[in-house]
Amino acid sequence: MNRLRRVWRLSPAIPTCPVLYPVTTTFTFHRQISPRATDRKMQATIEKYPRKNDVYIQYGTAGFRTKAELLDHVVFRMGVLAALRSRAKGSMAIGVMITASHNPEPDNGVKLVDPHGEMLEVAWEAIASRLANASDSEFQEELAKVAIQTGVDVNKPALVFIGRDTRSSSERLGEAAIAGVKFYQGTAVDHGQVTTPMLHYYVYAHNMNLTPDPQLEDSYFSKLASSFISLSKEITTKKNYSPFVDFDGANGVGALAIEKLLPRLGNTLLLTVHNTDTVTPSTLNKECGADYVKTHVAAPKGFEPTPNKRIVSVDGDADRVIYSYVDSQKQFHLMDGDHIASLVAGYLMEMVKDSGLELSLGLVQTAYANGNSTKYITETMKIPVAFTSTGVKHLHHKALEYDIGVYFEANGHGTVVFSNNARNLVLQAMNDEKLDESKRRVIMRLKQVMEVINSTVGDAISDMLLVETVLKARGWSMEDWEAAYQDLPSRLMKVHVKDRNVIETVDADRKCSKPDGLQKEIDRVVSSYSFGRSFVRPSGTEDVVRVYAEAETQVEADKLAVEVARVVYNNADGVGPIPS
Ligand SMILES: CC(=O)N[C@H]1[C@@H](OP(=O)(O)O)O[C@H](CO)[C@@H](O)[C@@H]1O
Ligand SMILES: [Mg+2]
Repeated sequence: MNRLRRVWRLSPAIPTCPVLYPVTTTFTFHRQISPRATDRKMQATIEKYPRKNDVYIQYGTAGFRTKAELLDHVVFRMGVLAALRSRAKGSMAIGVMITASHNPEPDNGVKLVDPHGEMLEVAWEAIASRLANASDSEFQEELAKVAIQTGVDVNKPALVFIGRDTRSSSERLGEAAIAGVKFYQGTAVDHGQVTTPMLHYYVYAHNMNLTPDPQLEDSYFSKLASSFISLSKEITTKKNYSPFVDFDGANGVGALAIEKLLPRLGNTLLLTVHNTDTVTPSTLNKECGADYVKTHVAAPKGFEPTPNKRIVSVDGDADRVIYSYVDSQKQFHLMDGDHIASLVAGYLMEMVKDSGLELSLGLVQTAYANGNSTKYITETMKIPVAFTSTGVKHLHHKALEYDIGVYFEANGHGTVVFSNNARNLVLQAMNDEKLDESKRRVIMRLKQVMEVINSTVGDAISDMLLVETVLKARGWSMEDWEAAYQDLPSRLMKVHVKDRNVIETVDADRKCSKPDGLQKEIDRVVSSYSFGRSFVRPSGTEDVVRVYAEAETQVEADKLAVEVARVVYNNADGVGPIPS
């Protein structure tokens, strides 16, 4: 018993929390012979969120995502992990966001936000998966192992910010996350219904001491609105630009956020807000929102588009944005993430040149970027493009290699990051009295642009303000913007297979390394198409294999996609109907 007492004393701040203890023989012995009341109580809490089935769940492209009813234990455990991570990061705030983004309403998900508002460090994704998949009886032991492995100081306080989207299951799951934080003796702050990028910003702003916690929401909207208004004031030549925009809120949390921003924008941007039903579950992302518009290449439902008027669609957690319009002939036009990336990068490049600052600028894309966008950006705009695997965490990481790194996925998820060097040079130049007036004005503008951008993560609302700034500065209508380059026809398909993980990719998802022979087959099919390009990869958010194809005409792109989908179906144990 003496030895036991010594073990308990190791953690005076958390005396009733045996899971933090090293798993020693003493501890095991103690548990077997005389389970303490507290130990039993903790086990009972874990069992309030029982692991529902034996299906392995993985921290994927955007955290855990599946049917909401399978997630209670996962979210509870992520609350625990977030508290542990906070301790591992010197008690800085960690975020837990409950959302399944653009997925259908019955789905939900959870992702963690790191102290500077960035995505969870990749090495911790495996830890998250380990904890999520431990059986109820093994969970405490697994957690103790993680605590030892990551060397957390159990005496430190832990702080976790919780945010959620408008899904009907999100409130319940938010409570599970709070219970998890409390289980690990942390402090949980419930931020209620917020967009994913708002939560990222809150975590960052708290940890950087930018603003007192009660003013986080106000600070987020004020920063966006005031920098946008300052930028707008400077722009005098508006030519074809019109401030009238239709906003499609996807019937999700983005609709709530835009209502808070609108009064602060005054007459600078005249938004009409549509698809704002956040209480009828079936409406979320239904025939509206950024994902619907991009994948169906169609205008959102829910309102009658006005000819040639810009439509801005956000997704279910407002971290993606897609522009579109319907012309006077009722023809639909899509301006996706690739168009946004080229618009933004071109504007920033011009400012860098005009400012005379020595700053490197690059753009990051994934294999889903339209081939003609890459061609335009590298050949016409002369901006370097780097490729990474799918998922913004990869793009974000790569973008940090530049002083100004612009990254966007074709689906509209992206932002711009600035290096410390870039921020310092801008600040220095602003204070340089010898600098000529025209350069000073450009640099002041660059500083405001940095303010309007939410660099922590893709943010639909901040990205919209950035696009509006550039369109206004250029004096462009949608047609002017569209004239930059024309997309190659493309097609995205899903193939259902027995186990999507039999497919492995290399070269930023552009080639398959497994199963053997699959890539050779794809190459053979692609070689007979003019301007043909196709690749396949397992989705990180759905149980499907995605097939992407591009070709000279839409008919050819569709045909190529179906052919490649069949190759996947045959080589990777396809299930259900043969792709057609
Ligand atoms: C083709 C496509 O759009 N894939 C999306 C989708 O990932 P998948 O791993 O393809 O399911 O969701 C991710 C999270 O939102 C996003 O980062 C990614 O771009
Ligand atoms: Mg999203």
